[in-house]
Amino acid sequence: MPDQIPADYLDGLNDIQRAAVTTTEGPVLVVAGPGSGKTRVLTFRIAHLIEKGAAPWEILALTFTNKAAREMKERISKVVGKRAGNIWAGTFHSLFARILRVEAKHIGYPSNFTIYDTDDTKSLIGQIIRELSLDKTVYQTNAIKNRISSAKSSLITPKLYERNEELLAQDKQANMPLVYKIYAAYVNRCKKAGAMDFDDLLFRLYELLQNHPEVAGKYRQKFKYVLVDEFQDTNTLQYAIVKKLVQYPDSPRNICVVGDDAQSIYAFRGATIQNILDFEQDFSQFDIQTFKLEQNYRSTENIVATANAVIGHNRRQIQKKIWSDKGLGEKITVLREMDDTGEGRRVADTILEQKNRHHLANEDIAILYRTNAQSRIFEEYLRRFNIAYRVYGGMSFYQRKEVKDMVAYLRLVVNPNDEEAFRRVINNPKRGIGNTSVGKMITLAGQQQITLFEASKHVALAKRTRHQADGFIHMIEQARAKVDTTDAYEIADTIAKKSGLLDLHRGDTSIEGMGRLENFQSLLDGIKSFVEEDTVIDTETLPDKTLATYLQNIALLTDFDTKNAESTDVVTLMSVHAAKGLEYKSVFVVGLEEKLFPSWMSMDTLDGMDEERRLFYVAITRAEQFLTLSYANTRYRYGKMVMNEPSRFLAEVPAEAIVSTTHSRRSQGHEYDRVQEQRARVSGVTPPVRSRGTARFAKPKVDPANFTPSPAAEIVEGVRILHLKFGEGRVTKIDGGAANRIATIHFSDLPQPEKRIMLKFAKLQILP
Ligand SMILES: Nc1ncnc2c1ncn2[C@@H]1O[C@H](COP(=O)(O)OP(=O)(O)OP(=O)(O)O)[C@@H](O)[C@H]1O
Ligand SMILES: [Mg+2]
Repeated sequence: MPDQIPADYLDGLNDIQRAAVTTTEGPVLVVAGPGSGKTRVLTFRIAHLIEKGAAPWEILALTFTNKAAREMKERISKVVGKRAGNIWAGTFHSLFARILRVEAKHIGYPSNFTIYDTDDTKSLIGQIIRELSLDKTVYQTNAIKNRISSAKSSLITPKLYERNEELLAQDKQANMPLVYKIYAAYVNRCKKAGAMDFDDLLFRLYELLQNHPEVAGKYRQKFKYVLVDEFQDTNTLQYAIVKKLVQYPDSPRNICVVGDDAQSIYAFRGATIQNILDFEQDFSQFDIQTFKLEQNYRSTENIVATANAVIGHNRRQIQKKIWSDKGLGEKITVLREMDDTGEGRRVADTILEQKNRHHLANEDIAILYRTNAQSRIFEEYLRRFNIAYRVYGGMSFYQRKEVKDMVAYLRLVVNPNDEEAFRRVINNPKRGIGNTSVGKMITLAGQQQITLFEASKHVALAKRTRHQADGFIHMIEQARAKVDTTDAYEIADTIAKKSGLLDLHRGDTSIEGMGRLENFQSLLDGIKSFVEEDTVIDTETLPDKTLATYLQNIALLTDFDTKNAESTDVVTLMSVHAAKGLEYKSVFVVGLEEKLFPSWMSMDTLDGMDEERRLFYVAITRAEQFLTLSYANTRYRYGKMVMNEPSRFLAEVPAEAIVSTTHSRRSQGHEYDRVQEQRARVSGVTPPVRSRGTARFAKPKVDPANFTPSPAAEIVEGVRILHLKFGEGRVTKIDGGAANRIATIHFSDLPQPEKRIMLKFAKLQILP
């Protein structure tokens, strides 16, 4: 009998959890650390409410993701059966959209209103800017979009905006005095089109509840129980709506919110920890009951101790104790690698090792990074090692639009007959070669049995379009002329600039736009690594650094996607933001370097640093048994090798909780260190002073920025050289043809001292 409720379900709770679950009437606040069972309390509470006779549709449960809501319902259904399906559980946006569809007529919208995504919004704003004949270099779409968005989040209507001296002054200051006009037109047009953007879903609901007491009353009576998970990440407007929904006298005020101020990670979207403090205040006269959960059921003591130590570095927080009785468990492993490629390889290596040694399934493992663009290198190595994975909450790297666009250009350079690639890029970025012109090309190509690319050269076009097409053709052909003689990076770099793609991405300063720029750059950096890496020759065949080979490599990698699409036993890759609330037996937090994690964008303010630390705290508290932290000493950023300091967060991990910083066997970090120290003594090059905080985590002794490679032609038999990775060596032999000179170099400090290195690609500095 699936609908039967097991009598003993409350046994799965400790005393405080049980009290929080069974205190069903009146406001309840649970503030507690990670893994303490906050989400479990909400889930059991809903089951308990239904058990006590509440109807599922009387329960409104607001979660941060739809996935979280689905999982909650699944668990509840184990207790109460299929009635769980009727609970109102979901995200703020999805549930509010549902209410708005029913009540649309009250606010002059059709019930089948469309929801505009970011691109729709931007395109409409662009349109309005044109119609108002404003200078689009001054009135930038993104800036306007942000202004409109924050106005809505602060409940400022176009009418209020027009009268708001402060906002008007700000706009004047920014040389955009007419923002209020654009805002008014935008709201008008959305309404005419029967469309709401994401902000409207909150804004309009608030308006509805505010201006239509009878509607508000209806929902207050309907939702007898309101629950909010991850309350620390709600913004002011979301909280305002929640308050409206539980307003007396219509509502019985049975509201339960759970959260952890130390895990608040959405300040950049307007979330404020203040909401937790306000909640306590706002409901104080209604007999609010506060529960503190202290036992962590998720993680081992080592992990909990680490988390406590890390968050202790933040300035203010609600005091919480948190402990675990799961035993000390494994110590935390820190992986240090020479470069990002090494990091990718090492993490994949360690995953294999953990799977073998601890019998972990893929689905027990997650790799967490600060920015989505970091997924590339891990995806590559997981594929090579044949470990199934999925990028959670996003597309896998090579499926992302900005990556595909650039790859299409490169495909076209290598193969001008590639029609898919041609069609994808001919007017992307927009260069005034619209559908009509492309249509003409397709017709001509069909008539004359030639490729689209050929057709584009001969087709009759208006003068301006012809000029644009010629520029495009010239760019591709110029690059094509070099494919066999130039390395892949040089061509890609040129195309990135000449095509206008780089400028396009740079010009978009929205949060999504910055993510796209990072992906775009990561692709270029990957090509750079492809060209620069493995100049050491292990076999007789020469490494091929051409664009054609590069494209072939990634095409083979992409093929892996379809193979793994069905499996659920996959390693999860995701950003730390997306990992909120989740848990895995083994967690890898990667890219722990200054400017990356903490992000360079947050480093200049104390608030920003605190938020980065909370993010790190969220990341490490996802781990149940194994926690691995990794960083690379160098990585390509914008096509240049940069040296990275280990993240300050590493130094905040208690030394006694760490296994020891380990180097990859392959990266030969030890040898490198010794060689560099020796060299510093000999030549007077001072190794950079280790900063106090991160002293336990070694950095390379030579800043790549100070390393000046000598021209390949000067590398001859007998010279002493310095190699960034292998250290000091002596050239013992030169062979190979004039175009492919290969040096045999003896690095006395390496276990296998003899290396054969291609001079065309290698970077070597001649020593005096
Ligand atoms: N009393 C309990 N007995 C057994 N397991 C429990 C108990 N309480 C919680 N757990 C388990 O501990 C883990 C963490 O619980 P939960 O996810 O609810 O914590 P949380 O406080 O919501 O964490 P976060 O802050 O990360 O969202 C889950 O696997 C949960 O099932
Ligand atoms: Mg939770």
